[in-house]
Formats: sequence, structure tokens, C-alpha cells
Amino acid sequence: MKLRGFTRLARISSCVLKENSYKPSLFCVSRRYCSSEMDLITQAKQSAAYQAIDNHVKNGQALGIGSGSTIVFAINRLAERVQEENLNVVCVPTSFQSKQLLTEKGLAVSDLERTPSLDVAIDGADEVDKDLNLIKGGGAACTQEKIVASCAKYFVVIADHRKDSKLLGEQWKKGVPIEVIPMGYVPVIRAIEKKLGGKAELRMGANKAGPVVTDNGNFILDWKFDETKDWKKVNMEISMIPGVVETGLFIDMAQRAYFGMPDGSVTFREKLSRNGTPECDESEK
Ligand SMILES: O=C(CO)[C@H](O)[C@H](O)COP(=O)(O)O
Repeated sequence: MKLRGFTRLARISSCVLKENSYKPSLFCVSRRYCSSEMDLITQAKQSAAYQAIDNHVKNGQALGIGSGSTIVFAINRLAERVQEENLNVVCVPTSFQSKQLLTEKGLAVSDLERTPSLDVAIDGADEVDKDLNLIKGGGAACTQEKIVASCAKYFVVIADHRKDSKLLGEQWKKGVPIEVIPMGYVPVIRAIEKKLGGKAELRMGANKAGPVVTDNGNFILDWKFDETKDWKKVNMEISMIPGVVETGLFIDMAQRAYFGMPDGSVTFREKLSRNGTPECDESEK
């Protein structure tokens, strides 16, 4: 399969995942996305975001658009492509931030009432493990992000290389974000710590007195866990606690993750179906 502007290179296959690197030939191509003033992490975010938009966005699509600092680059690139190629796409944002950015760029914004079925969702992540399980919610938007991703036929993650881990918790030390109903946050903390150990804390605002309040009017807990877990089970256990709205554990949802590297290249990891072929994004064909 030919990716936009790239030929697939090395394959490191396992039974469920495939890793691809665009190095070294990608290096020069991806460099077109980089500007000399940017630091390497910023460049890495931009390279991953541009690659995902270039590979996965096609005319006529409905797109889920995530939140965070990496998605800013995806929105910029999307706006460029929409203008240059006269694309007709509609975007469902996952937060006030992404809605505002999309609106500023003049992109068509919709919601899940009008557009409940999405072709592709693209979002950042705080950490991605070897099986493409994610920790999300560093920007307190995990509930809407999970709903939007669940409505997409294909879910793509974009991140810089620091987010790429074998196991969740290896790189991301701030814990699993959990959105909770405000009046229940203390019982939820107690229940999580009793059932699963670790420590859960109410996230406090940076330039605001008191807690962070999500776009849904709720609070965020950050649960620091002790050791590697059965994340599917943990996710279900936390979700069952009264007062929990949603967790930042995205288990078995992402089909592909792009990682921007410090040298300007981009690698990706993708899920394979049982017969060893990639779980296909129809728009890539
Ligand atoms: O989950 C998120 C927001 O809730 C973000 O996608 C995640 O925090 C990654 O953000 P960034 O691109 O800034 O690293």
C-alpha cells in the first residue's frame, strides 16, 4: 500500500501489531514539515500530526478531532489541505479547545447529534503502550475524546516519541486521569485506592484557585498506580464505581499511532487483524 508521499518501509511484525519506520528516507521528506525555530519535541509533534492528516484525510469525510498541543498541528495541516485541495470535510471536536481552533481556521464543525458516524478520529495521547492501549486526559478532555473515538471507524493517535512505551506508566508518571461527578469525588478516591491501591488525587487548576473543571462541569482525579495492570479489568473496575464518568484508559480503541522522532522522522505502529493484515483505514486504499 502506498501512503501519501511515502512507501511503507521496514516491517517488524508480531501477531497483533506492526511497527513501521519512515527512516531514513522519510527524514528528508518529513523535514519539510519542520522549521528551524521549533524545538525538537514541537517538531516531533508536528511531524506526527502532519503525517496522520496526510495519510488519513480524504474528501467527503467526517472526522473526529481531538484535543491537546499535538492536535493544534493536525488542525493547521487540515486547514491547509482543505484550502489547497478544496476538500469537503466536517469535523466533530472533542473539547472547547478543538472546537475553537476548528472555528478559527474556518473548518466545518459538527457534533454527534448531526454526525454520529465518523470515518476517522485523530487525537493525541499521554502514553501509548506496545498494544496501542492509551492513557489520555492530560488535558482533562478524556470523556468527550473517548466518545468521539468510539464513533469512528478508524482511530489514529499522534504523539511525540516521549509517549511511546512498552507498558503504561513507563513514561507517563502523572497517573490515569478519571473524570468524576464533583459531589462524589471523595468516595471515588476512597473506592479506587481500596480496590486498586495507588493514590488518587483531585487535579487542581494551574491559574485558578480550586480544582480543574472539565468541559462537562466535572472534576478530574489523577490515579497514580503502583505496577503494571490488566488494563481492561482495571478500566472496567474503575468505570463501575458510582460517580465515575469516564476513565482516561483507552483500551483496544486505537488502530494506528504515529510517533514523531527527534530527527524529524515519523514511525508508526498499527494493529493487525487476526490474519496478520493491518486493520484497514478504508480511506487509505
Ligand atoms: O488526552 C488529551 C487531552 O485530554 C491529549 O490528547 C493528551 O493530553 C496529549 O496532549 P498533547 O498533545 O498536548 O501532548
